[in-house]
Amino acid sequence: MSLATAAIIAAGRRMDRHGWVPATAGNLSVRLSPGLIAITRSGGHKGLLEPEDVIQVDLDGAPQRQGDRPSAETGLHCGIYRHFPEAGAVLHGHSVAVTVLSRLGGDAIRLSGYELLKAFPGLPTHDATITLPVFDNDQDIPRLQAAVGERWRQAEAVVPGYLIRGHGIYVWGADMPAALMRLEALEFMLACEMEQRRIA
Ligand SMILES: CSC[C@@H](O)[C@@H](O)C(=O)COP(=O)(O)O
Ligand SMILES: [Zn+2]
Repeated sequence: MSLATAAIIAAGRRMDRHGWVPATAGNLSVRLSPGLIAITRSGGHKGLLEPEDVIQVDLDGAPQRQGDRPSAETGLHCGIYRHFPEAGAVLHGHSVAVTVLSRLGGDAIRLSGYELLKAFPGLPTHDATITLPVFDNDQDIPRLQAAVGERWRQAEAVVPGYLIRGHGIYVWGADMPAALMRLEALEFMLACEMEQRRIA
């Protein structure tokens, strides 16, 4: 088994332990070379991945082996890898906090004052704010990716993550450990935001 496949299987298990990939939700990928990624096959439980559940596609989402069916959301992974040459791993999950908070409305969620903000590039202090974009869900993945790309073009500073309303979160990093760290930091802060609204 390749290192990339092993990293994807281990990350899927870790996301499952947190309850972030219910049913067949979620998809995971790693960049193998500038134009090639390893990504999870569509369907199946991401906490129970086997080596054959990780396949290869190019940055147009085309499988390298005939008959392979990559994630239905491969286009969103490719969009991240195309726009950010430094991105080496992408994670997508469907946690309760992401799903609930993204359904409250608005096109962004702001996170301020958390120590865990330091998990993000260029933030050496809790005394900061990050703005996580929220996009309306869309089963048309090219159209959804176009909306994401448009927001990236308009943004002054792009946070390595975004939410899709009532659906889930996308996070990326230079490699799988970095992507996992950011996902865990974001999920923690979003869970705090939800808890705070509950008791307010
Ligand atoms: C349980 S349905 C979830 C899917 O529609 C999708 O959002 C998802 O995250 C997983 O799709 P997949 O094609 O397995 O990568
Ligand atoms: Zn999804």
